[in-house]
Amino acid sequence: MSEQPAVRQTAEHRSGFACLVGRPNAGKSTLTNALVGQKVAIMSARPQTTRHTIRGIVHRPDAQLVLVDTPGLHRPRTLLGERLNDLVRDTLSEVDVIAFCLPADQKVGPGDRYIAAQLAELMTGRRGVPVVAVVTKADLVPRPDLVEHLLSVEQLAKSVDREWADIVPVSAKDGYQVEELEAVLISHLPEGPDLYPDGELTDEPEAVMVAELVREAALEGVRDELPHSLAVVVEEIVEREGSGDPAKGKPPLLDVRVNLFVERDSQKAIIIGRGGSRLRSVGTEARQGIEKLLGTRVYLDLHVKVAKDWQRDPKQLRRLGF
Ligand SMILES: Nc1nc2c(ncn2[C@@H]2O[C@H](COP(=O)(O)OP(=O)(O)OP(=O)(O)O)[C@@H](O)[C@H]2O)c(=O)[nH]1
Repeated sequence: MSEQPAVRQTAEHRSGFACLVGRPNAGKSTLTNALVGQKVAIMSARPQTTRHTIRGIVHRPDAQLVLVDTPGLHRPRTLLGERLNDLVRDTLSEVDVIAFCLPADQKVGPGDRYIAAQLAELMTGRRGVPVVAVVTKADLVPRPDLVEHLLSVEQLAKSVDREWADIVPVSAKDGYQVEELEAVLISHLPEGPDLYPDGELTDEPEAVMVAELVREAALEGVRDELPHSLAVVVEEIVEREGSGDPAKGKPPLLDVRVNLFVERDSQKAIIIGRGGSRLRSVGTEARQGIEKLLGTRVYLDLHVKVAKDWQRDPKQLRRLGF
């Protein structure tokens, strides 16, 4: 008698890109981290701190989901705002599925309608991109309110003559439905092999992540106008000669030089603080994050510079990497 053949995995392997959009503070970064399971995007209670497109990768035996976290799609007010929106739109037209994040604790508002109208264009056409409505922060509202909210989110699609591919309520905070969302997003990916090697969580250059860590530390507890006026540029990351000793398991020391650009002298004073005290604590906090990220000892050298009106000056924007 011949042996029963082993049950073969017939499910196809899927891979592709998903992009999280939503108004500032909708919970995109937190959700990215919950899906990926490691801190990659930089979290902040402040709006519009995610300047760069940061990807996290969800690895599963049957799929690879590459998450693109974007800055909030918002009405442009400055040249920088316009650039960000262009960047967002370019990214969006290339992904396989879009997750539109709408916080459960806030009514569907003009900001959401603006984004819905933008997405409506992407949802049709040659390669219409499916949009999954994700109701974030579900832990913040009682169940009946959540149901009500889901209905208004459904209505939002109708108002732009479209339908969401799915509607999924989640809480990144307590993990509610995060796996379900993962499965839904994966169901919209095409069949294909892994796009990145296993174990790789982000393909962002280290410098960008270092800059984000410094930015996050520098913005902590400071006034509201500063987030838009602060650009962080990593000048160099170099290993200090003879600093490590692999034989003794002593990791090398990295010299990390970073410039913080603000628009006005008054902002420079805020960042630096009395007698440099604030900058020192920014440095300490950022260094700890960078050491964790790079897995070695770091000497962090921060410089604060004024670049007048950099947000409105195309030349400065280019120099600062936008
Ligand atoms: N209670 C609760 N709070 C959340 C949840 N997800 C995010 N938050 C909070 O909401 C705030 C905004 O979250 P972020 O992930 O930074 O939002 P974002 O959409 O990436 O924001 P921008 O980068 O400004 O566009 C933070 O204070 C988070 O702690 C959640 O599931 N539950």
